[in-house]
Amino acid sequence: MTATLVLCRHGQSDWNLKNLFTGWRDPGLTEKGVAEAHEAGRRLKALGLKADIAFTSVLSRAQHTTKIILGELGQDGLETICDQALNERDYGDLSGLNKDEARVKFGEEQVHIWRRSYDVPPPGGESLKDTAARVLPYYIHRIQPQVMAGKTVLVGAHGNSLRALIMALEGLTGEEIVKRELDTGVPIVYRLNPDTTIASKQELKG
Ligand SMILES: O=C(O)[C@H](O)COP(=O)(O)O
Repeated sequence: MTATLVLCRHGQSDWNLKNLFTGWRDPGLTEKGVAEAHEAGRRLKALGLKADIAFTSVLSRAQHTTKIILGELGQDGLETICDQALNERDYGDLSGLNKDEARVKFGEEQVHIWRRSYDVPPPGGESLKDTAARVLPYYIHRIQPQVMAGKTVLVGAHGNSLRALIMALEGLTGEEIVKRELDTGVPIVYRLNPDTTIASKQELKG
């Protein structure tokens, strides 16, 4: 059995479309987001991939995406563990604000720092470093043991919770990971060596 870890950011959400800071708020997927999730599932199916277990956050956009992917794999009802540890970075007081309006109100540079610095949290929210501090222990204790047991593990989560995970997996610095943008509904398939290092990485983009 090959240790396989599939990471997928949820499909486009209603608030992605409206350009609102989302964080722990819970909008659903748009039609496009639903279509992206189906496409993600079809691409994984085309690889001949079957999941043994899935993990997702407690937010509906990630759960819905994961469910759609499993449906495309012919695996409706597969054991799926939902945990708050995989939630999007909490955007605090910015949650619900329009990203362009926030730039006008707080300045382009400040908003960029809140969105793409590693350790500066937005007011009342989490930095990427704070997000990593909850995502990584969950990965190490709950997800990685499943992968290293030779299973194929699907993780349906969020732009920033997945960034935190990718940073650790790929051994990136805080500076490197904040430059990495994750598209909605694009699965990344990692095959891992027995020592947990990456044997191969494949991004299933159109
Ligand atoms: O929570 C959000 O608003 C998005 O999912 C991610 O936002 P970002 O692109 O500002 O990191």
